[in-house]
Amino acid sequence: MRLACGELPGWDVCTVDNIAAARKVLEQQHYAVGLLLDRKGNLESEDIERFLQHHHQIRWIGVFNGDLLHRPQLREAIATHLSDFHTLPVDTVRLYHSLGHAHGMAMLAKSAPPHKRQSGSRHIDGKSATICRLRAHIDKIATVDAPVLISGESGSGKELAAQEIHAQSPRASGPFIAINCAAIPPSLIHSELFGYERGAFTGAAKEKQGLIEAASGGSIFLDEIGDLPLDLQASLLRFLQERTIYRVGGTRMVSVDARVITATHVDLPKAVAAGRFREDLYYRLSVFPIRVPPLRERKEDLPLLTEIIFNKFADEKSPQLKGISKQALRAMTQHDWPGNIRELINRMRRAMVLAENRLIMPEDLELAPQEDAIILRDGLDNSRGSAERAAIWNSLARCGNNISQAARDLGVSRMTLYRLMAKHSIAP
Ligand SMILES: Nc1ncnc2c1ncn2[C@@H]1O[C@H](COP(=O)(O)OP(=O)(O)OP(=O)(O)O)[C@@H](O)[C@H]1O
Repeated sequence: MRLACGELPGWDVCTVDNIAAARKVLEQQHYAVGLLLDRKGNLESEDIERFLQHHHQIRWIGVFNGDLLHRPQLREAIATHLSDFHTLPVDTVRLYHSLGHAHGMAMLAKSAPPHKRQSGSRHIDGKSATICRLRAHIDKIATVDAPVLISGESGSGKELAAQEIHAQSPRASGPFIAINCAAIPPSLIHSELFGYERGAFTGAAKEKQGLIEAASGGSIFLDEIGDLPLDLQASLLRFLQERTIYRVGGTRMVSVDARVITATHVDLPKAVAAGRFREDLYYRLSVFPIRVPPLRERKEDLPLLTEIIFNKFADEKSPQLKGISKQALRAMTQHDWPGNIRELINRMRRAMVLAENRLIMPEDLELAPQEDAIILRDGLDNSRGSAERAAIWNSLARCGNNISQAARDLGVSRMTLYRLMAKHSIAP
């Protein structure tokens, strides 16, 4: 592939000889339009297709040897990846016209280059006032070495907020250890958190450091803290007060220097009132309480988050897919996002693989808001089917594809859920 740059006055042109060099250049610099001079019809090769798919934001124009255009694979690759093509010998007037058109379209589609996370920049993306406030709050509390209690709905970004607090804190070079208290069986949680001494129980052939100890010098993030059994709440309280722990089966005090960040999606004051959570521990943990807002309270972030997700998973998308339609964005704004950003990521990833048009449509996201229209168009039987399918899909998205949780959520057995998923061709 080669482009004669001297022949394009008025353009800022970078010329490369091969795909590897093009990859390097595009890592550093954004170009709106790309010109491929491909005499041998290499476009149909997998490597070049992968390259074009990865750099789908660029408007590509190809120049080929006309004798090769009968090849079906080449024709398909041109139709999928290129905005326009020319045959040799090139008609320069037409080529200028075509480049100008591609450039104009690129400018219309995007006034700024694709969002790229700069190193050292925020984990928590969003421009809404609530997210800006959250980030400002995090900046302040990150520097203070006191416990933080993060509340927020499932999938809203509590762990991300915890990572951000750690990353902005003086402990950033130390470990960040995250544990989901609800995911560890009660019989194991004590030894997981606090470690054990040799011989503490059958099978404890060697002493083992617990996760709290492993977080020394850094931060420990205890997710779903409301699920911590009461006896462990007492041990955690002791650690917060004295900065020391006892391993299971041990009599030796071990000093640990770890900042404790906790998160909950349940109302902890209510759990305190119900006697399920120690009041003294609650006050110790919530020196700095912060709340991560649910996605429905910051819908103005949807276009930015969608763009970030689109770019992040661009390698998985169907080749002809170029972006997201206005209708899909509108449907997203009408949706309540009970599964928050995790649901948004799941819906987008799925749509990016399955979409058949150039733009993602509401139905690719399984977000068709016009339920009345479905009934009129499809009749009652099909409408029931659509509603069933939507309920399953919503529940799976909400539960992060956890089948047992989704089955509970829908009030059916796991087997029934599997059967319904097969009926509606929903992949587990
Ligand atoms: N503001 C954001 N910008 C970009 N990605 C985000 C944002 N918030 C959350 N995410 C992404 O959404 C997903 C869910 O976030 P996270 O695990 O932090 O949520 P959570 O509230 O801790 O969920 P759970 O309560 O289920 O543990 C992750 O993949 C995370 O990277």
